[in-house]
Amino acid sequence: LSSKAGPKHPPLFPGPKALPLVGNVLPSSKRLWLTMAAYSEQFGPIYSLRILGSSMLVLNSASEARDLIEGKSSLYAPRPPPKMVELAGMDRGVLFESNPVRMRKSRKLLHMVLQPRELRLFDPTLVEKNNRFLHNLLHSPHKFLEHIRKLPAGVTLALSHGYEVQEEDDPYVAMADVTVQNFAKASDPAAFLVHWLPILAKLPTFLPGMQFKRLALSWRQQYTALAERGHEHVESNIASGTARPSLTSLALASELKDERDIIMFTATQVYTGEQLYCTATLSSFFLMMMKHPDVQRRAQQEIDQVIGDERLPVYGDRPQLPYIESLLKELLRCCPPIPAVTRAPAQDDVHKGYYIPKGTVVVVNFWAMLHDKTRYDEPDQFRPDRWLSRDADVNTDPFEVIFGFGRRTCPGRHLAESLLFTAIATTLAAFDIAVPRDEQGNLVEPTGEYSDGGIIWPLPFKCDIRARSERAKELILNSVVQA
Ligand code: HEM
Repeated sequence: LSSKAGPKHPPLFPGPKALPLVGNVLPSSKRLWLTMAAYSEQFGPIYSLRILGSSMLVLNSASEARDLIEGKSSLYAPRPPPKMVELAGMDRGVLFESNPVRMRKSRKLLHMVLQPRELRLFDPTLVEKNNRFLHNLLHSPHKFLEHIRKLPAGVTLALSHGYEVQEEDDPYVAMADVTVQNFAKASDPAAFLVHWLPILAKLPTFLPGMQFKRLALSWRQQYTALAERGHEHVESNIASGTARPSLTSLALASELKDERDIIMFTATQVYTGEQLYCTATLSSFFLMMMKHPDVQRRAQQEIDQVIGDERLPVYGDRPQLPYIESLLKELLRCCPPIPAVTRAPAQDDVHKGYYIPKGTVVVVNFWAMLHDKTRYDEPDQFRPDRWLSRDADVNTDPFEVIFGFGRRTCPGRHLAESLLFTAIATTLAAFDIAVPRDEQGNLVEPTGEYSDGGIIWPLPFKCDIRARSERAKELILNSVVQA
């Protein structure tokens, strides 16, 4: 690759022209995944960017991501933490683990509860939390966003710590939610300059503009306290013989029992990182059902025909409910809760004749992949029936894209699919979701706006949610009594 006369290495992938020092000036620092998607029109599905000091490689196509990240999975396993996440110590845990030995141990812990067979242990919890969710919707439909949040919270805390969430004002959930919000802010690339200019972190705290360092310190303390409290809860339950099976209790009984930090922070990230993805997806579901009553009716017809009104749907009905399946696929395609993730090669690499230096931030742009005009007809339209009439391949099927590529794909995929499918099918079986009216009887259309950052969800909106029939109410009330 090198010769005395020529360059030391092949060129970087082409990309937009960069200015000296600042690099590429993007039109906006908001919703970077959209800007990055738009550049593909000119530079193709894989191109380079330089922003301030950071070299980036953008992957806007699932097949390109598969070639690079699955093809060289150990080289592209590292996930660089956003600088603010690192300063706040929230890179402790599996999500940003860079040491291959510790990463393998963390993933082993996750597999103890998240592999399809192991997950069956938590089926009753999932059903019980889902029934409670339906009951809450029936009882206080105007608080639907709160109920949506509680569903994945209850399931993931049972799974990570065997913790039974209290219905109202749970102190541990309150503490965890603070960290969830901190994490969402810390991972928003537009929120902190230090993300792009890491050198700022080295300046003394007393200088103007250094508030982010004090913020990072308090976030670090909150994250550590949360992880320790969860871990101690399980240790004390084990000591008193009352521990329920969970990632933490199983880990403490395994050969990894002495890896306190790995167990503690991996279990915490099951909640903090992942609670948001399911919450965001369920919020989008309610929004989409309001905006697309035709889709809602068709999904309800399918449930009525296949399940009837003797019972509510269960996860095992999934193969018999192809329209609900298509609806979930389209939801993840149209409203991906996580627009992009990053990776960084552990060593210099040459790919398709181009040079990718060690540490380049590789942006895996899911949003671009799932809105690619060359792969989806009218990609901005929410149309579940597109999945009834076509066979999805691995590069277009949202389930095969949105959970990532290579060695670090989402270990929570099976849980996410069963939680989301069950919640969506049962909600549609029991409720009508409509645009609400104000006191004068005018329709209050939702703005449909989304948040910005590393995880995206619809900004708060109102919704009119009513039980479809007396029979639906009865089924919900019975399901909670039986539990
Ligand atoms: C709609 C729901 C979800 C989506 C869209 C989602 C998506 C993702 C994505 C894209 C990644 C990064 C993959 C990559 O770098 O290639 C990831 C990682 C991860 N997910 Fe999920 N996820 C969801 C739900 C869950 C759930 C329910 C859990 C656990 C209970 C979970 C646990 C994790 C963990 C621990 C990682 C880090 C893995 C690692 O870095 O090795 N996820 N997820």
